[in-house]
Parts: sequence; C-alpha cells; structure tokens
Amino acid sequence: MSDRVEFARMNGLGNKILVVDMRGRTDRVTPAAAIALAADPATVFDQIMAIHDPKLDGTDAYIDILNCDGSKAQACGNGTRCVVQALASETGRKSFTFQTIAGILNAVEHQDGTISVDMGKPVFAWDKIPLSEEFHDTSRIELQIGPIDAPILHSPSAMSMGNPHAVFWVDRDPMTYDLERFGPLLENHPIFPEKANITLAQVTSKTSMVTRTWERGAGLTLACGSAACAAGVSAARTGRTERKVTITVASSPNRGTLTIDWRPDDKVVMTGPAEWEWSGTVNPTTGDWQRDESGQAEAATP
Ligand SMILES: N[C@H](CCC[C@H](N)C(=O)O)C(=O)O
Repeated sequence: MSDRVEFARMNGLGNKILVVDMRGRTDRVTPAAAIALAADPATVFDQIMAIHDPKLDGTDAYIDILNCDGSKAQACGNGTRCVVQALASETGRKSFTFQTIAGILNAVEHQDGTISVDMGKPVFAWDKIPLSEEFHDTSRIELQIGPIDAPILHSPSAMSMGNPHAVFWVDRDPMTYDLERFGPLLENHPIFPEKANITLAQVTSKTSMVTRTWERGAGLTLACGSAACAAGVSAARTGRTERKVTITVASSPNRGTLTIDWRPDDKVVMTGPAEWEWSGTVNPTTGDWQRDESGQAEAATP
C-alpha cells in the first residue's frame, strides 16, 4: 500500500474541505493527520471527506468525515457536495449513493453544476439529538446566554440532521452577533452531551433566511450545510417559513445561498455549489502532503 494518496482542496460556499481518496485501501485518515493538515496554513480545513470503497451493495462509496480537531462528524452537507463534484468529474456520472456513519445519502449533480444532496430525515426526539435533559418539545428548549433578564440568545430549536444542531432565532443580521464568544460556550454546554453545531438564523420572509454557524469541532467556519438544513427544517417546524427556503449563508464569500427543501416524504434536500481549488498527495497517517505542481513544471520546461 502506497504511503501517499491523492487529495483535493475544495470548498462548499467557503466551507474548507479536503477530499481524500482512500479507495483501494484498508487504513483511515488518522486524527493526527487531520490535526497536522489543519495546523498548516496551506491546507487548513474545516472537514476532511475520506472516500473509501463501498461497504454495502448499492452504494458507491463509504465516506468518513473528520473535523479539523480530529473528531468524527456524522454529516457534512457542504463536503458531500464536494465529493459529488470530484467523483462526477472523474467518472462522468451524475448521481451517487454514499454511506456514512449516519446512514445512506443520495446525491445528484445538475446540468448547471449545482449539486443536490438528500441529507435524510431530521430527528427531533430529545434523547436522539441528543440532549441531556428530557424536553417534550425540542422546537424550543430552555437555554440562554447573556444577562438573565435580557438574554442575547435564547430558546433555540434543537434537532439532529445526523449530527446535533441548535438554531437560535435572531432579529438582526447574524454577522452582528459575537458568535466567536458565544459559540464555544454553547457548543460545549452540558445540555449537549455530544456537543452541538450552533446556528444563528434570521428569518427574512416565508421562503428566505440568513444564517451563520459555529461548528462543533471546527469553530467559526464560512458555511455549514447541515446547519442550513437544520435552520430550514426548524423554521418550517415552528411555522416561521414554508418547507422550501433559500438560505443566505452570511459568513460565506459573497453571501452565497443554499436551497433547503424539507420534502413531504420527510427527507431534507440541500442544493448548492461546490468548487475545486487544487490537488495534491498526502500521507493519511502523518498528514505530510505535497501539492501537484504539474502545470507549473510543464511551463518551466523549455
Ligand atoms: N460543515 C459541515 C458540518 C460539519 C459538522 C461538524 N462540525 C459536526 O457535526 O461535528 C456541513 O456542511 O454540514
């Protein structure tokens, strides 16, 4: 087994993703490799999507998702779109079925280059999100931050999209809140035994909203797809919006958008772009990496 594999640096609305090709191998991208890659400014990332050989009939690949702190994530919407784009450009195929620790995901690349991922069904039961205390109604849980009589953020909607999310409803642009300060406190709050991704959501119409997310295990990222799904579903669930919404991800470059459709069959379909930046090779055990310089090398040859 070679000590190096191919990887691509990509992004989904600015969410920094490394897609690592682990097909044909039995080893895994190690947490140590993830931490080393995240510490290097050239390869700094939010999630690694490691593509492995399929384990189940009817699936195209098994995907392992790592956060930049080396922890595992059950879902990554933006990263899944990047995997689809990478495999579509390699194979010419347009639709794929993946397995992750959270289940099976179907995805399709459209004619215009955008990609839709069926992110599965939302989960609302308090012990499945999970929360550490019983809440009969998780669409509004007791949790607040700031002065007790004038909280800055309070009563979020909690749910799982495979991974745990809390959505706080705000009435100003989410960029005007000090999420860098509140994010770590809320991510690690004892009410979330497996921590949580923390999103601020401003509903702007029955079909639109603006979000910004503090990600579990990754911090202040430019975008988070599963959080956009959680925000869209939670808004519809609480009667704030219809079931199909356009989400402006406030922190992403040029405030990019994702469409979230909570379909009648309960599946949540996220649609948005993915972008390839550059490729290289990496040692999945140590994180030692090298960028492909073939273009430049050819240009330099007389
Ligand atoms: N960026 C990802 C989410 C990563 C999830 C991760 N932060 C966790 O749940 O631990 C997305 O686009 O859905």
